[in-house]
Amino acid sequence: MKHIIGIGGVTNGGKTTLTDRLIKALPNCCVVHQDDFFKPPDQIAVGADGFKQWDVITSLDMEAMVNTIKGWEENPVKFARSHGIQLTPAAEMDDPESQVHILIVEGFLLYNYKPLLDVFDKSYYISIPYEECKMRRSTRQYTVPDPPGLFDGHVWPMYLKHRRDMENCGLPIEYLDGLKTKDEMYNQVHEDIHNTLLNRL
Ligand SMILES: Nc1ncnc2c1ncn2[C@@H]1O[C@H](COP(=O)(O)OP(=O)(O)OP(=O)(O)O)[C@@H](O)[C@H]1O
Ligand SMILES: NC(=O)c1ccc[n+]([C@@H]2O[C@H](CO)[C@@H](O)[C@H]2O)c1
Repeated sequence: MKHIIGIGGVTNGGKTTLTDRLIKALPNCCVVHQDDFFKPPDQIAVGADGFKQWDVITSLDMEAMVNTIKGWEENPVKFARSHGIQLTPAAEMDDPESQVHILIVEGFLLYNYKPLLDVFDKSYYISIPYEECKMRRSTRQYTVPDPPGLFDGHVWPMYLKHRRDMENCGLPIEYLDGLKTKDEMYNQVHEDIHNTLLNRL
């Protein structure tokens, strides 16, 4: 049985932190990070505001991301092996269909790309308020550092726009409060995955 779980959310909401803990706890669990599909800086458009437009879907190679997810769907055992993920002994032996295999897809623009919408068996979304987000982001170093004013001029307005679009996309999304502690968020999602996906077997 294969399950694909989306962990979406605002920048610095805690997606990677939550994902890292879930991977360790869930059986035969692989991960795809949307940030790994950013195009190189010279292919990122510069807007009328003068900022490189990182926080739009066209800054990402979404076709490559979809193909990576398809690769997992076609052969989760091979995918796990090639990504150094330890499988349970049963999963090493048996037909993948008789075993639980989980893929977590993590990213800031997961639910704003049509071809991905019907891929998720469960969709989570982490939010934090403006002040907290700005504060956490100011401590981060991306491969290309944020120029002054990027957060207020581009990152936050794009977040608000994409969030509105996402809320209208019809996907059943479970919203998570990113102000909860790391432990609280992990416990909530871990329990929910067990209740909604794994116990159903
Ligand atoms: N529940 C939490 N409470 C307080 N701080 C948190 C929590 N979760 C994560 N953080 C902190 O917030 C920062 C961002 O976390 P993380 O990298 O997990 O976010 P992200 O959503 O993956 O960010 P991005 O995708 O923008 O890189 C880190 O410094 C992390 O330690
Ligand atoms: N990972 C990168 O290449 C990169 C470069 C510039 C900006 N970002 C930021 O990453 C966030 C998503 O995690 C977005 O808000 C981008 O601004 C990433």
